[in-house]
Amino acid sequence: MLSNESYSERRGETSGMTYEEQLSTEREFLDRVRRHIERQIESGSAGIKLTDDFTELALNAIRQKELDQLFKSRTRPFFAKVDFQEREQPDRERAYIGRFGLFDRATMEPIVLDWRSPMANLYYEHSFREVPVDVKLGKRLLFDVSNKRQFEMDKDELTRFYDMSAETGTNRLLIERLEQRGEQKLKDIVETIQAEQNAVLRAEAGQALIVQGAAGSGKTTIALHRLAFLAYAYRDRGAFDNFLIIAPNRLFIDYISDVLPDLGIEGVVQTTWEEALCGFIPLPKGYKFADAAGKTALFLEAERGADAERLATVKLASRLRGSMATKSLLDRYVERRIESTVPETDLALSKTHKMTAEEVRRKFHVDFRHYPYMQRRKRLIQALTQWKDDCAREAARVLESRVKSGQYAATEKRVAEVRAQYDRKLAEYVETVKSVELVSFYRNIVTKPANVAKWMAEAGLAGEGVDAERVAAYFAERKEMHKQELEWDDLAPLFYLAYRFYGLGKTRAYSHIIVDEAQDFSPFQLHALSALSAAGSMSILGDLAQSIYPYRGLTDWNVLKEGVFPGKVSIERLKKSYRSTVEIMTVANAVLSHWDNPHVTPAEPVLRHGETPAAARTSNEEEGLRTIADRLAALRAQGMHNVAVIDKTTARCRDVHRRLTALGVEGAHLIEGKAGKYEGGVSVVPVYLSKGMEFDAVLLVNPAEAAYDPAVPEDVKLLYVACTRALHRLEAYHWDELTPLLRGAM
Ligand SMILES: Nc1ncnc2c1ncn2[C@@H]1O[C@H](COP(=O)(O)OP(=O)(O)OP(=O)(O)O)[C@@H](O)[C@H]1O
Repeated sequence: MLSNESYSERRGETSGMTYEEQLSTEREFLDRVRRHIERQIESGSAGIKLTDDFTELALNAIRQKELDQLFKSRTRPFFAKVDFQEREQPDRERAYIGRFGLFDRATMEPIVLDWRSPMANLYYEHSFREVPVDVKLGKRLLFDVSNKRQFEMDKDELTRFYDMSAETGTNRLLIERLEQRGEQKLKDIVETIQAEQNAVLRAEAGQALIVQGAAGSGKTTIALHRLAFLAYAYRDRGAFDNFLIIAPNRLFIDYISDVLPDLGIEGVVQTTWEEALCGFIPLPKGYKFADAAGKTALFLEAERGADAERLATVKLASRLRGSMATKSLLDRYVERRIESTVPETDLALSKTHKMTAEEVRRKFHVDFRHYPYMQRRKRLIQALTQWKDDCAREAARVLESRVKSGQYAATEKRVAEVRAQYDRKLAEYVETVKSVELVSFYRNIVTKPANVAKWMAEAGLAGEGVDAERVAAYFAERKEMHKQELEWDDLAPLFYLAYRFYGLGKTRAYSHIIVDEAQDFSPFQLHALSALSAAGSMSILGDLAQSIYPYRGLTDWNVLKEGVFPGKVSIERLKKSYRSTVEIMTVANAVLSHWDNPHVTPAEPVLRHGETPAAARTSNEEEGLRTIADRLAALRAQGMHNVAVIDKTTARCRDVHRRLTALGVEGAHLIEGKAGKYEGGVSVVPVYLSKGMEFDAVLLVNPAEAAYDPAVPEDVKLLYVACTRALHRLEAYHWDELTPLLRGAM
């Protein structure tokens, strides 16, 4: 064990020492911490017992978790150190910060602080003076920080450290990390979390936290770190342990899959919106939800001007279902159905055995009101059956007493007759206690033009040039065509109905839900999802500038402020962008400036420079693709391992992929809607599927005006998405005239 004395020694002053002397002192400390870890591992392993005992098994699990953390800490037990002083206190102190906390068990003194602990804020906060720390609930202290030290390691060896003070203020390690970045998948950033990100990830749970973050501002990364933080901060609060991440697709889930295990978080459900909600909806046989990709392709891949009237209807029908007016509409029908469930007639089994409509109503509306509708109905029928059985028994007793007094002869037959009568009467009655079949209930609502007209008015969509009849006919049409296919946009209304009628069944509400790329969801979709969270505890992260679907999504977060989530709502912003070089972000911001939205501000790139993005014109497509093939080889030779060749549509990408392969480009991956694995290397990808991901270099294929029209907001945003995927290089190869969005910008 690390002795008290040896730990205290570390607290001696190092000022006045040379850099080399300080480095060697730090190395000594590292060795000591490692020895401490080895001893902990030894005693921890010995503590794991072979047993059948339930308590021991639970303890084993805890010990195993501790051991896992110790193993993970072994090579790099800490990554930073802060020197600080509490205000008004004489002593200067220092603390090492690592991925997991380490204690001297004898003295209970911390050796290394967990990065999620309150005191680690001293390292993450921007300021060096009067840094407030909520050391424990309700107790806030102020600290001055004199130095923050970051350690660099090469394998097992501590090679360097960088110091930051109020005077120097630089963040060299961050820039270095961003320059090196080029791994296949997303990585954790605990060592270089920035102050604005720190504030977001440490925000309290139990609220809907909305984060508007520029492209590359770390939204996805921070969301995953936030889960690690919440798991730590609320570890003493029972049952705060099940988390859900909603990601746009399987490819994305694969892309982020390394981060949570690295942060020591396990068992998080990571899924898509469809998968999270579908299971709750009892669909009639043969029904299914159509793949959302179909509609996306319809809008993003259709020829310009193709059946404009139809597209306008499809778009309006989607936006309508995403509006909060859907909730009011469905609520009205649900309430009406609940209200009319119990028949107005009395339940009469015989002349003597009768339950009045009022009594049945009381059972349904008062006694069982805490249950979801379908369970309530079931409880009611069970209670009525019980009552019927009691009545039948009583009738039998009366009959038997009459036999004894000589009034009847054949009792058994008579009793059986009465029983059958009571059964029949109850069955007839139960037939009239309404039930619901969700899909037809829903269809019935949305296919009535009068309903749709009211719904559109409430959603503020009445003046958009599409009339209610046409929208109602669009909803009805799928049934007439017997396709039995429901759209992605029907999912939220159907889930909401299922939730209101059936509840969540055995599913426990999630302690916290993360929604990434949330700009693509509508208010009602987010509202429906909040039913899965305990007390509306959610983190909703997105970028309005990347809202690329014309038929869905958000253009202003403020619409989520009221009436959408059950509890408190707060909106935070991440303005700095860490992914791309200054030069790339300058081009991306120039593209975005063509979209007029007061809620979107240009991203501020972190000061990292690189090559100026360039566009090159070739005389034809053949030559253009040959140039791209040559560039891919050259980029690979320069160490750019993950490169995206981005075109607008899947169809174009298929063609480009085939032709690049024919030109000798080996192992290029074609990414299509159903892709579930991100493999790195060269990816030929339609722009809308590249969202959320990043590549060392991005090569744009023929970004001409026909594909990216400055007058179409979605085109502007798509091109913005494409540009902001690049870490180090952005290049365009075109044979048609370059889109005005890029002209002059590159
Ligand atoms: N504090 C940080 N330290 C080091 N790297 C960082 C930091 N913040 C972000 N990054 C890096 O910046 C890149 C972008 O992060 P991320 O993908 O999480 O951003 P995003 O906001 O979700 O982006 P987008 O909306 O464009 O998809 C990642 O490579 C991430 O590792």
